[in-house]
Amino acid sequence: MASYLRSWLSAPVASAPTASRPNELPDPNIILSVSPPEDDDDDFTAKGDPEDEDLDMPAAFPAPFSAQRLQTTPQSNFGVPRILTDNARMLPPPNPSLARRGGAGGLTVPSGSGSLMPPPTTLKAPTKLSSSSKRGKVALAPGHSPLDWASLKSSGTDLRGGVEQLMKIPPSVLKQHNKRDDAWSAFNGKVYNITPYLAFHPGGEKELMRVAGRDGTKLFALTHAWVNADFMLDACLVGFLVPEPRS
Ligand code: HEM
Repeated sequence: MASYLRSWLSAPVASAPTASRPNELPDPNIILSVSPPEDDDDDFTAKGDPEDEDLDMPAAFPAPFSAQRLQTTPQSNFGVPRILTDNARMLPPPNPSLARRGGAGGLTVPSGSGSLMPPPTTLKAPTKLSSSSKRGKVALAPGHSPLDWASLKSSGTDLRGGVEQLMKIPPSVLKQHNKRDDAWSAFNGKVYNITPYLAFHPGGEKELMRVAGRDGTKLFALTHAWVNADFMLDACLVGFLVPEPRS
């Protein structure tokens, strides 16, 4: 491209009619050169042998003797990356396995974007390992996992607290079953004996006891609507919640 432009610029061109001699035909023997004069001091023009220079070469940035280049000596760069001169060779990249977080001598994790380093969040070690989640899951006692509850349900053990026939249970009757060893609760119109499930509840006994002796439908839905209480407590069903009979 550069050589093509050069040859085009320096090629003989027929002179055009000038303003002083508008009607005169151009003399085919006159060469009109549009190339800049050789002794031109303009910095845009490459000096020396035109064949050795590339006119398309971009200007050096920063300039060869600029303040930036002079300030960035290898000894005192204060963490600012050294700007390489045209002749300086770029050092090979550091070994990634030697990278250390923020430590002296190691690679520091850049705060800005544009780096190939993983973001600091993925490098940060967890500070605290809590035994229970933020949502309130508790550590269940051994032998009280969901799987243990499933096998207890299918074992044929009485989980209804002696109730042999399903009953119609008004709120006043439900209210009486509010002790830990005799706890009933209603969910979606069904009344369950929740006492055997207390120790298996992932949210803890205390949470479950909040609904003992009353309708827990709302609290249940607010806490974990995705849990299938009907399936989990089918073996604990004791009856159906009915309105209080009129006296
Ligand atoms: C008897 C009915 C209930 C059953 C069958 C039941 C069952 C469950 C199950 C299976 C989980 C684990 C959920 C999960 O891993 O995603 C759980 C967690 C939990 N439950 Fe219940 N639950 C009942 C009632 C309640 C009630 C009434 C409350 C609130 C007072 C409650 C509060 C919690 C809490 C705070 C958690 C821990 C957070 C969570 O993992 O969602 N549960 N429950």
